[in-house]
Amino acid sequence: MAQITLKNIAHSYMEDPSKEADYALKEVDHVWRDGEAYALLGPSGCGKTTLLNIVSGLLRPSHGRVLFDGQDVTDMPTAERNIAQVFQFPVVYDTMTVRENLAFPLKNRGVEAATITERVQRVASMIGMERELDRKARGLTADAKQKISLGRGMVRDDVNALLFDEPLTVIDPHMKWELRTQLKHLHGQFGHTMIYVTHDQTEALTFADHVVVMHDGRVVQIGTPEELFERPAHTFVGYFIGSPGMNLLPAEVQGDRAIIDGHEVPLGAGYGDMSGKVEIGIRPEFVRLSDDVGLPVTIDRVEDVGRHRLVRTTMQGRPINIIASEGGPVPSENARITFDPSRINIYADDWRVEGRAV
Ligand SMILES: Nc1ncnc2c1ncn2[C@@H]1O[C@H](COP(=O)(O)OP(=O)(O)OP(=O)(O)O)[C@@H](O)[C@H]1O
Repeated sequence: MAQITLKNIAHSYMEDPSKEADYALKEVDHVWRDGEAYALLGPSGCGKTTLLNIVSGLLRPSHGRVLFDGQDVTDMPTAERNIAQVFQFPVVYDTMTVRENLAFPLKNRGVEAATITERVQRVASMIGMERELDRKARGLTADAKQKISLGRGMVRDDVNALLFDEPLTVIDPHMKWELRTQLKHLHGQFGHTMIYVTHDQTEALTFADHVVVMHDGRVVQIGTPEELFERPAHTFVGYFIGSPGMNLLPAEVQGDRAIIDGHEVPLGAGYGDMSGKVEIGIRPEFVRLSDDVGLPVTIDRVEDVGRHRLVRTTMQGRPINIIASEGGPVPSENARITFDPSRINIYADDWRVEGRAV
């Protein structure tokens, strides 16, 4: 396994890029630690595949260098980078059996027969295809073929990194959960450096130790699922992670107080002078309903979502979502809301501002 260093990497698909907007991937400078599992998360078109292809060598970046364990591989072709890749759609040899498909990467490298048998068996059990090992791949469903692709990607234990590009797209929902759990388990067992591209936050948050959130060609935050939830570095992260995402309200911040539509809101930290667009961010989980204190809101809808209720409100036309416990009261009129001060984040021009303890 390898540590992967991205040194001032940026990429434009244009021949002669002149401004930042011309770059599909804006500059990223980061070290991905050996043996950790990363997810690249973001909406369609944000640059995930571009970044993954730079790591795999399918794409040469316009700027910067890629290092594997300190060795510069920027100009090295994919085949020489010693990586395993699993793509969105299955890549299997139809005329081979499932067993032969799984054994292929090992045979290719001259691994001895007993090890091949043992590894193939283990991977087959992981993807739930032990009983189909001697079937030809031809005629299997797309779902089964993709499981073979995943298995083939994971059969070697000597790769520098394992790269997955939306590998569960064609897998049925139940199996998706199963495979994701297995992948995480496998990571715990073998400690591969894994990079997993997805636009699905559940997939990213359940699979990865560190989630790399991308927005508009830029890496906006790299953090643990907990950090992304507690302290989103950018309003996009707040909005994109969570269900529903973080509430954002324009505010004026004065020290350890925020003023929202003339109402004072206590903050859990103190802030200096701020310029630009200032907003407070508060997750629906940390908003409380009240009938006597706090900001006045109009309740538009109450939805039952399993163990909680999602209360959709508006304040001066701006939506504020609240996750309320099942049994808690929801005022029928004159509803007000308060925020847990320690859970409030402050943003200036979309970037989080660190407060000082008060
Ligand atoms: N070969 C290419 N030539 C020109 N532009 C491209 C090329 N590949 C990607 N792009 C553009 O670069 C941007 C980033 O694309 P990329 O495929 O990396 O995003 P993504 O986050 O992986 O999206 P998706 O999930 O849809 O694959 C997009 O605006 C896309 O249109």
